[in-house]
Amino acid sequence: MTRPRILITETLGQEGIDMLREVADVDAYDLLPKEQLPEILGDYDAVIIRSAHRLPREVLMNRPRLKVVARAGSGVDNVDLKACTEFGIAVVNAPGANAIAAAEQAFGHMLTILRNIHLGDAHVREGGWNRKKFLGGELHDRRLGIIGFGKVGREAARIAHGFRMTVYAYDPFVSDEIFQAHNVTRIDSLEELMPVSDILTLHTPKSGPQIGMDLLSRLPKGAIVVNVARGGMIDEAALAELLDMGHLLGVGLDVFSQEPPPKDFPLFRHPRAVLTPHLGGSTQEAMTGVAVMTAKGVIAALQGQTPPNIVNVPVPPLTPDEFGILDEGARVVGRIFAQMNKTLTVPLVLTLKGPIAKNAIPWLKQTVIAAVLSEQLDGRVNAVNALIKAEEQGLKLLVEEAGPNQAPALSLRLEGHSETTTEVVLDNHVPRLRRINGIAMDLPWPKNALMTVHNDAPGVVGKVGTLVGQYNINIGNLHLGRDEKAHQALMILSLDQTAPEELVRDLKQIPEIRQVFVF
Ligand SMILES: NC(=O)c1ccc[n+]([C@@H]2O[C@H](COP(=O)([O-])OP(=O)(O)OC[C@H]3O[C@@H](n4cnc5c(N)ncnc54)[C@H](O)[C@@H]3O)[C@@H](O)[C@H]2O)c1
Ligand SMILES: O=C(O)CC[C@@H](O)C(=O)O
Repeated sequence: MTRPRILITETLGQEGIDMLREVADVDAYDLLPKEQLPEILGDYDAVIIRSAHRLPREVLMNRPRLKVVARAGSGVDNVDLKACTEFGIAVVNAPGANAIAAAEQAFGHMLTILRNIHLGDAHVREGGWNRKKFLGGELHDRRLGIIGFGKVGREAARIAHGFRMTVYAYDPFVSDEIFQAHNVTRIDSLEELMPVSDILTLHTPKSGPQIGMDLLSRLPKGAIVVNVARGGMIDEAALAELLDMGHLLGVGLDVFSQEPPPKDFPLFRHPRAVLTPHLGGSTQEAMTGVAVMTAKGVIAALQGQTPPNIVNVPVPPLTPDEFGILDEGARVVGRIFAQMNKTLTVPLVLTLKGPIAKNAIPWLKQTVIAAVLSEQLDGRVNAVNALIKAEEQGLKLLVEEAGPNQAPALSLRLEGHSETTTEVVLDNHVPRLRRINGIAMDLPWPKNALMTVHNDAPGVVGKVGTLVGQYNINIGNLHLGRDEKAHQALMILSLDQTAPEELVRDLKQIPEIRQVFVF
């Protein structure tokens, strides 16, 4: 098998590059010229970007080789997620891996402004020693207003408590329990947050609120505004005006509506604006954490797995063991079912038996649909684009829950046709096939399976075994099941290697054999 090719467009921690090189050929740039990305992207199976590059739809389309887009960082606003989902391209990121770095950067800005560190530094270099001029203030006892109480916002709250600040936050998408657990007062509107924020700090995605003059002028006189999240959310001209008026004490920006900012950027002329070039995630520690998490996600996605840091599949928060067995079970039940039932003209019914987590249902649906459709359609079908492909095909999947007091199992059938039921049990590390097209079975699902559907007559097992032996393939295990009414039997062989096409062709020549499937 050819090794995948991975493109890294901007500096990535060496630990991540080393992991990727174990499984792929990697071209790593410190900074790939922007215009070159569209020219070379089609030659790669995966691309890893940071904040210097953008991946809009027109750059992503018609890239049959591209399977994974990775954002080495938290925000994925520079990637067209909708387009990736449509094209079945997995998007992975590194959530939380640079959250401490970003929160500490915010406090770097706050302290620089409050203690005049940048001004004092310039003053000393010019030979000055005026201590009175740089009288500062303390974080202690100041009120911190946080917008966006996610990973970075919560780190900021932890640090703020260390400085003995009072912390308020606005985030309508986070539960009361989380606010309580962090000892932070929940505020229900931006209008109410502003007057209690001596320091306002932003930690939402780019899609967060727009903060203009109206809101900013509600801040107390002498307030500080810090943004290490994303540019374009705060009106930069309004910040400059409020600094001019003396209403704001200072502004700290790590991110800008245009990066780098243009020459006439309104805050350049302000000594009390502290500006950094998107350095929030730029610490040794964060670079390593981000690189490793990104590399793990890329490798898993290239191998057809669903990594926990995939952005465009609703991965449930399960333990790796719980996730692994459900994922495998969903793929097995979907693939076997699709092989046995070629026409899916009525809705499919997925029955969840036993204690299967409710929050896993959306992801399970997508995984089962992908497994079913990938047996039936050409081209890329996976959990990323499963819902889009299902809609295109008119395929409906209904989900029913059969109650928690049974062994965990996934069962798939055509609505109204119980004879089409395929069922796998999930009570161990390997899914166990319990039923296939209504026929009872009991076998741990093997890695290389060969299945025959044949006339229920003497001698067929021997003929199949002999033929497999002639191809010098070892049979690890053999399971039989029968449907006496239909005079039909099923045989599943566990092989030491995937059955080659020639073997399948020869098996189909045996008169009693009706169908042959390779998994
Ligand atoms: N400067 C840097 O280098 C740097 C480094 C890391 C993260 N970031 C950025 O920081 C931001 C936060 O990152 P994170 O990892 O904490 O993300 P996160 O997803 O963990 O948290 C974002 C929070 O914002 C909240 N939110 C979304 N829309 C909102 C709205 N309209 N009003 C209020 N809250 C809203 C969400 O509910 C969520 O809790 C992102 O924009 C990320 O890209 C920047
Ligand atoms: O260091 C970077 O590339 C910036 C990271 C930051 O913007 C993020 O979203 O995590």
